[in-house]
Amino acid sequence: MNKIKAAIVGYGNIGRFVLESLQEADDFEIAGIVRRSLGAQPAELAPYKVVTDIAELGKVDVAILCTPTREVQKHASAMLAAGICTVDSFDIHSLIPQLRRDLGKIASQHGTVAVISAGWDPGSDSVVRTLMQAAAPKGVTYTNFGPGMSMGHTVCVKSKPGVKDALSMTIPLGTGIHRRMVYVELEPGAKLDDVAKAVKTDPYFASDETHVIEVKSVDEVKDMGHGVNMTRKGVSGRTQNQRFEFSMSINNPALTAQILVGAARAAMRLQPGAYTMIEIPVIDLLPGDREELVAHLV
Ligand SMILES: NC(=O)C1=CN([C@@H]2O[C@H](COP(=O)(O)OP(=O)(O)OC[C@H]3O[C@@H](n4cnc5c(N)ncnc54)[C@H](OP(=O)(O)O)[C@@H]3O)[C@@H](O)[C@H]2O)C=CC1
Ligand SMILES: N[C@@H](CCCC(=O)C(=O)O)C(=O)O
Repeated sequence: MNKIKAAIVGYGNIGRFVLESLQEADDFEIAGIVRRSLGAQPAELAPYKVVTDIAELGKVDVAILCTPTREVQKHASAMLAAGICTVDSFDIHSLIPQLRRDLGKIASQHGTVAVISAGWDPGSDSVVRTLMQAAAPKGVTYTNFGPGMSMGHTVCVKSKPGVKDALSMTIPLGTGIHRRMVYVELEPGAKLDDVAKAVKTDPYFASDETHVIEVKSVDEVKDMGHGVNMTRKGVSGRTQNQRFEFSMSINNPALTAQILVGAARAAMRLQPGAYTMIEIPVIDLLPGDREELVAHLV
């Protein structure tokens, strides 16, 4: 069986865990890692090609994008047009439909596949929300995150001028409402007020209660654990008070990476176009023989 040749694009938190997930997946081969700049590399990358342009890696079936969400469209557009399928964990929920349309056009033109927004939320949680809605079409679903570290919000804060390092904690207040506790380590001369204003007006934070607090060392307060509790109370047919609940407590980048690798596998089986996770048959996330999976899991 030919292995799937995967490239990792961006080697931060998610990139590191994608490397481990790929190393554990027998049906994948690591084509290499694409980084913004080359220099001293971490020891675990020694066996692999590290490049600044994916074209230097030769044939790549799928690029797993582990860059900040706001960099995803640029990389995905170029790679899809160059004949490489892409998988990303784009997590600005309100912009997902537009990203799907934009990448879908490019992917269809070039015979490639983009699986977008494929972490855990958006991602696997989206699949659970869909199942819950199928089970009780009328009703209300609440998604309550944390407490835990949001990578997307943290990356957003790190991109603000004057921020040396950051941690954005998501605190659940119930009924899908969250407080953001943002811890920042500032560059010399930076003013907390300016940073707080830039954070609070960013669309990632603008709708939530947000507190920005200066700390001496972000490393001393950082913990990449996270989790979710999702509930739906609704109506199946004409029968009311159907209640569903899904909870998990996780290492955020490890789970995101694992789902991205499953989505990369699924990308190999899809017709050209752009897909979110709720549009993919869940069996395609798994390696192995379809008949055996059906016998085991159904
Ligand atoms: N859907 C979901 O469930 C989830 C989605 N995410 C998404 O994953 C994204 C990445 O998170 P995380 O790995 O923690 O981020 P990191 O900041 O740790 O890593 C991002 C990496 O991307 C590369 N990069 C490319 N362009 C830039 C840029 N302009 N600024 C900074 N880095 C850049 C860098 O790698 P290099 O130096 O190698 O070039 C960097 O290390 C988040 O933005 C978040 O939205 C995360 C968790 C869950
Ligand atoms: N996209 C999130 C994962 C879901 C949790 C979340 O959205 C939050 O904590 O606000 C992340 O980047 O960590």
